[in-house]
Order: sequence, then C-alpha cells, then structure tokens
Amino acid sequence: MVSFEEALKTILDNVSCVGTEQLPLLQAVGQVLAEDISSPWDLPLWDNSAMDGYAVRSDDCLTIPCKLRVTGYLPAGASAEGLSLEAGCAVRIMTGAPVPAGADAVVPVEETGDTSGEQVTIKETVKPGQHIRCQGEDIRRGEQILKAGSVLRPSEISLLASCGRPSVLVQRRPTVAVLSTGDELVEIGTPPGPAQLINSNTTTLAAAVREAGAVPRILGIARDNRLSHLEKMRQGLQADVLVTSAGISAGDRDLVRVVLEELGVKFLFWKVAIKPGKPTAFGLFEGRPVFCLPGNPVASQITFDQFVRPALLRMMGHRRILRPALTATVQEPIKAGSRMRFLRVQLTQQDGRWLVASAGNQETGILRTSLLSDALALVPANRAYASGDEITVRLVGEQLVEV
Ligand SMILES: Nc1nc2c(c(=O)[nH]1)N[C@H]1C(S)=C(S)[C@@H](COP(=O)(O)OP(=O)(O)OC[C@H]3O[C@@H](n4cnc5c(N)ncnc54)[C@H](O)[C@@H]3O)O[C@H]1N2
Ligand code: MOO
Repeated sequence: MVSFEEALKTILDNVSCVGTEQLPLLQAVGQVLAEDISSPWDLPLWDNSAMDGYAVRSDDCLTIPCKLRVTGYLPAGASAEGLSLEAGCAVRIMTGAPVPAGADAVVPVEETGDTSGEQVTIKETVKPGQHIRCQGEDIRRGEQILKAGSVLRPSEISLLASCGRPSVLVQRRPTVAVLSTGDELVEIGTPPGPAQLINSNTTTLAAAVREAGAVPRILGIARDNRLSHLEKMRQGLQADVLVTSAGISAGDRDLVRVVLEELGVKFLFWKVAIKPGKPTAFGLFEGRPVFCLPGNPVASQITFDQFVRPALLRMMGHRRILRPALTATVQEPIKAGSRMRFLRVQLTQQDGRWLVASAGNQETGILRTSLLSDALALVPANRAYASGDEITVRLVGEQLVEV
C-alpha cells in the first residue's frame, strides 16, 4: 500500500498536457495559454485624455486663475490630426480623446469656470503632463505581455483584446470518461427498487470534472460481469482520462482492476494508506491515466478531489494544482488512526486564528457532512491531536466571503 504522498507523486509524474487548440477569447477563459504573446502596438495607442475637461499648454497657465480661448472640441472618437494648440488657447476634450499637438496637460472640467462662451477660466494650478495617458506608457510595441503558462483570467483577456487578438492558442481541456460499476445501480429517473440505489457517483464525478475545467463523457453503468465491463471500458479508454467508480476493493464481483488489466492498463498502485479512499487505483493505458475510485460516494468525491483534480489541472497546463492549505487550531481532540485521514471540518475565525471543528459524522456513507464542511483536515497516521494543537487543513470549493 502506498502513502498519500507517494500516490500523488506517482500520478503527477505520469500525466502531461494533452495538446493545444486555438480558441476564441471568450471560450478560452480559465484555460492556460500555450503561446507567448507580444503586443503589436503601443498601449495606449496614442496620447489621450484621462479626464473630461480642457487640453491646455501648461506654460499658458503659470498664473492662476487664467483665461484661455476655446478653439476646438474633441470628443472620444474624434481625430486630432491637423489640430495644433496655439498659445493662449484650449481645446474642450473628453476622456479617451487624442490630445492635440501642442497641448501638454488636461484640466478637468471641475477645475475650470466660465465655460459657456468661447473662453474658459483655469482655476487650479496646472502641472505639465497632468491627466494625459501617454502613448506606450502601459505596454510598448513588440513587448512580451503574456507568457505561455499564464492562466486566462478577465485581466489577461483584457490585454489580449486590447492587442486585437480574436483567438489564442491554449492547452486543450482533456476528455474524461466517467464509468460507474455495479448491479445495484439505477439511473436518475428510475425509482430504486429493493436493494437498488441511484447511480449518483456518475453525475457527481462528471460535475467535479467540469468544475476542474475538463470535459466529462458519461459512459453509464457497467454491470457486474466481464462482458459489460469490457464493452464500457473499451469506450472509456478512448478518452484522454478514464475515471471509474466502485468495484475496486475485495468483493467477489470487484472486476474493475482485472478487466482493465486484460485491456492493457498497467497499474502503478491499487491501494493507498488513506481513509476514506483506501481502494483507489491508478494506471496508464498507452500513456493515458486511468483512475479507479472507491464506490462509497464520499470516498469517491474525496479521492477525486485529492488525486484526479490535481492531475486534470496539470494536464491543462496549470502550475497551481492544489487547493490552498492553512494551519488551524483544533477545538476537539482527534484520536490517532492507523491510516492518514481526511476529516471533513468547519472553519471559523477568531482573533485572527482559524479554528477547526468536525462537520459531523465522518462515516463515508454520510453525505450530509460534506455539505456542512468547508475544508478537509489532514490527519497523519498514528497522530493524535489535543484541543489547542495546530493542524493543516485544505480548503474545499471556492472560498468567497459573504457580504
Ligand atoms: N474486505 C474488504 N472490504 C472492503 C474494503 C476492503 O479493503 N476490504 N474496503 C472498503 C472501503 S474503504 C470502501 S470505500 C469500499 C469500496 O469498495 P468498492 O470501490 O469496490 O465499491 P463497492 O463495494 O462496489 O461500493 C461501495 C459502496 O458504494 C455504493 N456505490 C457504488 N457505486 C455507486 C454509485 N455509482 N453511486 C452511488 N453509490 C454507489 C455501493 O452501493 C456501496 O454501498 O469497500 C469497502 N469494503
Ligand atoms: O476508505 Mo473507504 O474509502 O471509505 O470508506
């Protein structure tokens, strides 16, 4: 049996990006850039006004107040070509409009008076260069603005759009086949009969695949016989990644590993010293990862989050692949166990410290506890904690703050 750390390392050492694709900007949000980007032009493209007001020559405004003659009007979108500001003159200008030749400052309208006629009074001191956004002050033409490996957030998209890029080369999202196994399962929509239960793991795992940014392919249910497993798994092995649920422990009908081996999957481990999630297996089929997760819904969710999610993120080119961890203070004693454990916990903040408390019954059949938890506490094997001890917790889900 491998340790949690060994299992994660084995997985991460054996996965890599699956290829690139050219995508329109909007479809590329959240993906990882696969090319370096240089700007084709200066940004700003030309000197422009940062305020609604008057373009002036600062030398004309050495004595305050002063009066200038208004000789033009430049709304955003108007061209300043051929326009040159004479001494003693001002041009009415709007935010974003090009600054006319000769002007070296913009005076916001609030700092002016007597603006009705052909004159304007400048009421405040004018510094050369004020309220002018200079050509190229942000980015120079030819300058590298984004490196391959950058994650495309709205701020990266903003730069790409400003550079006139309609599409970009990004790391492709892997396809992930999701297969549940078991004779006891019925699909959502069919009321479960005696000894039957709803196949919830398929939808849960597909949702987690989508949340990670990859593309789920639902294969349905493989029944507990070799032929059914063979048929579904052949399909599943065509995807970039195969994730199976259940049928991987010691039961008489636990066929997953045997059939995958028959199809050519080479397993690198098939048990991990963690609770929940001991019967987790990982293998490769023609270099593509195959994850076999335990059937217990909580175990399958936790093992997906700890093993499959980081692997998918790495396959999409992300460098940040682990959920954030923090140190929290234990409020109730935690007993030692023989395997490393993931406890579903709640976090609260007090006097700048994080306090951690169990989110409820930790049995792997209990779904409610997951709903109530906002982190997983990582309890090493054979380690007990007393109240007041510090423990590492890993946040689950997106952590936002309420208003
Ligand atoms: N002798 C041993 N028995 C078990 C061991 C062991 O090491 N030795 N490990 C236990 C642990 S821990 C777990 S976890 C389970 C996992 O076993 P499997 O992955 O083989 O899963 P199953 O036995 O087929 O099912 C477990 C449980 O989950 C329910 N299930 C299965 N599929 C789904 C689904 N798609 N949606 C919702 N629920 C599902 C299933 O009905 C069972 O209740 O094995 C222990 N036993
Ligand atoms: O360790 Mo099994 O993975 O829950 O309950």
